[in-house]
Amino acid sequence: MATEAAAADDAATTGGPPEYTEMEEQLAEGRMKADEEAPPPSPGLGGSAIRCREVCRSYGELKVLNNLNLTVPQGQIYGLLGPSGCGKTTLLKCIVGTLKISRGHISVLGKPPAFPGHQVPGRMVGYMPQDLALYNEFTISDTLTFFGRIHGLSSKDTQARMDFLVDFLDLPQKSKLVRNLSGGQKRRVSLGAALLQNPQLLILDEPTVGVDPVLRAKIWQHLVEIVKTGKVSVVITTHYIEEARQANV
Ligand SMILES: Nc1ncnc2c1ncn2[C@@H]1O[C@H](COP(=O)(O)OP(=O)(O)OP(=O)(O)O)[C@@H](O)[C@H]1O
Repeated sequence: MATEAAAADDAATTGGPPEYTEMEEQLAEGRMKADEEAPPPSPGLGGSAIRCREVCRSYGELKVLNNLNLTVPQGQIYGLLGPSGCGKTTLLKCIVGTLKISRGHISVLGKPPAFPGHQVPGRMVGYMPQDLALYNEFTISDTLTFFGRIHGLSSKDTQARMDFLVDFLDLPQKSKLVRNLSGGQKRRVSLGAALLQNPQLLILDEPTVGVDPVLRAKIWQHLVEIVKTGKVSVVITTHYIEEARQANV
């Protein structure tokens, strides 16, 4: 089954606190298709973080993205909402550049994803996939060190971020192997890896699954704080949308 999505962007920011921009998705005739564009990016916020135009993506005969148009203004949190199977993860993979689109155009932080020399995927984007990509043989410390090296962070910076994230995400001892972590702990390590290099764009596919309500509230608060700078944009899928709204996400 696939679904059709309708974008109902309501972000008309004027440079104040970040607003929640919502993509409401509606079931329709077997494909995902976004309708209206977001309003033009606010002056002073540096334009769009993501622009998708007439984007199509199929798996064989199954059309998942059908002429999707989407604009994520810089410095905001953009929520992708929709029923299971409507194409949210497919869209996020296309934005990050790990999945090719069949037709259309995507621009992420000014260039198409996977453009030579563009750090998308790479340092500019922190991606927390729904299916976690962690090495069971690594400890938490190895994992964050690994991602730090990939993104060219110094050992000192990696260590400082690691200490902050272990505390912030309430992770167990850094020396613990990933294979011995609970599902929720693994998801928090994956979120830590996405946040590690302070990327300009965060793409989070269900970041709070398996996270208790207190920590979820902390994560919402953290996302609100980092977008307040105007330099970081977040795209998120979540089933906790009401809770996120209450946290001013
Ligand atoms: N690699 C694949 N090959 C074939 N079909 C796929 C593949 N990946 C996803 N699909 C199909 O594409 C559709 C969209 O899947 P996708 O994972 O993007 O949905 P989603 O909205 O993220 O769902 P959920 O909320 O359950 O995570 C589904 O019908 C799914 O079965």
